[in-house]
Amino acid sequence: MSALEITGVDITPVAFPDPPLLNVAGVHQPWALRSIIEIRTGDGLVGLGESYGDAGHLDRLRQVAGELPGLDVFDLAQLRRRVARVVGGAAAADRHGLTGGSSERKTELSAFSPFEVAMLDLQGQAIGRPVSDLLGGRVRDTVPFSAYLFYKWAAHPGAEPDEWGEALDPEGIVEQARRMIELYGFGSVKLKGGVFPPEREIAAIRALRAAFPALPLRIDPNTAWTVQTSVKVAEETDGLLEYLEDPTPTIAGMAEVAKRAPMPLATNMCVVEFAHLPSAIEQGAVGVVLADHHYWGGLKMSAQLAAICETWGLGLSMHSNSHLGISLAAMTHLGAATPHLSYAADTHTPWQNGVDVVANPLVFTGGAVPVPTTPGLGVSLDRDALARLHENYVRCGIRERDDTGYMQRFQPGFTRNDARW
Ligand SMILES: O=C([O-])C(=O)C[C@H](O)[C@@H](O)C(=O)[O-]
Ligand SMILES: [Mg+2]
Repeated sequence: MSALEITGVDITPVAFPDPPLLNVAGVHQPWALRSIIEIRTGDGLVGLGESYGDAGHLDRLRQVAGELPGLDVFDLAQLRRRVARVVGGAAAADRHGLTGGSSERKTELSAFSPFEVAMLDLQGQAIGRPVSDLLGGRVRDTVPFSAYLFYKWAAHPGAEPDEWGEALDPEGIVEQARRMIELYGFGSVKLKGGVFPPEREIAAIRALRAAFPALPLRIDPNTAWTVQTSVKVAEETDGLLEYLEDPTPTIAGMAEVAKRAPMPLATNMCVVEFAHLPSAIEQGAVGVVLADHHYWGGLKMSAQLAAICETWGLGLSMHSNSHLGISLAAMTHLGAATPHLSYAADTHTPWQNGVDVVANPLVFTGGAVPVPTTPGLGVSLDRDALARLHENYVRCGIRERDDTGYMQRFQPGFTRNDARW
């Protein structure tokens, strides 16, 4: 057996506390789910990956895991073939729908991604180089991230208030921004919208601009607005936003808005796989694509996306769902090795409130994460934390992210706000 041959794979579902963050689909459940992937080699190395924790996705990851023993950690081509063989042909939609539609290819690439990351981690450890070197080398020493603000309740119903407090109006949003910037030093700000009528969300943007005159701002209503409303909001926020993210559904809808919007439109909903790029580019639908290695097929394919965006004059930012420190490390290496990262990346890290599965989480300074220079991803598992978070998963009873179903428990009859205004 070669030292770089895979000898075993563990997939551990975990859950960590998630505050009641509001979005177009409803409200975050009290626990966010993730899966932690460990790949072992013959010479005792362990490579790490992190992905979604929804039941169907976990099943697919487990099926892939069973196919990996014997594979060389440098053989990503064979990994692709094995993933396709095992999960190919399934188009699995997320219940929350916040990253656009589903397809067989997106499902396959989502199952490929965490194994690719773990194998890159192993490759880096084997040759003594950081993952950023495997992606072409570091072009920056720190990767900038953006504050990610949410309208939120003070507490999950029936639970104690969390340390972030309520944010349901412009004052609450500005207060949240202040706290997040104080703690992390972020140099740009994204507001998750799609929760209230647009006038109320525009008021929050104006309040943020007044409180932070120099910081770039973005708003992302996750397609809550019609084309007409999107154009109106774009005109009213002229000069206030660095980009407007997914105001309305579909490439065609975004193209209509883009014709009249004074700022670039960004997306992680209408362009979520390579096949969407030609028509989006042809129609001028988007000016910025948010990469997300979790569904674009890992770090190398995300780097390819970046190159395409650069070629076609599109900006590049990075999308984030609730995540832990392995994903933050993966995003940081990708950001470090991507010359064309033109905007600060999204991250949910502040909403983790310090909970993690890694023993040495990457730390934000001045709104950016210094790129690890140690071999591989540069993070290792805290086994006690992994056991605790797995215990959370076992006890919490949540097996799928369902923001709408959870909201309906408190607001019977609630339906998603897609193109509502
Ligand atoms: O940029 C986005 O669309 C997102 O970050 C989607 C996320 O799932 C976010 O809306 C959330 O966690 O509620
Ligand atoms: Mg978005």
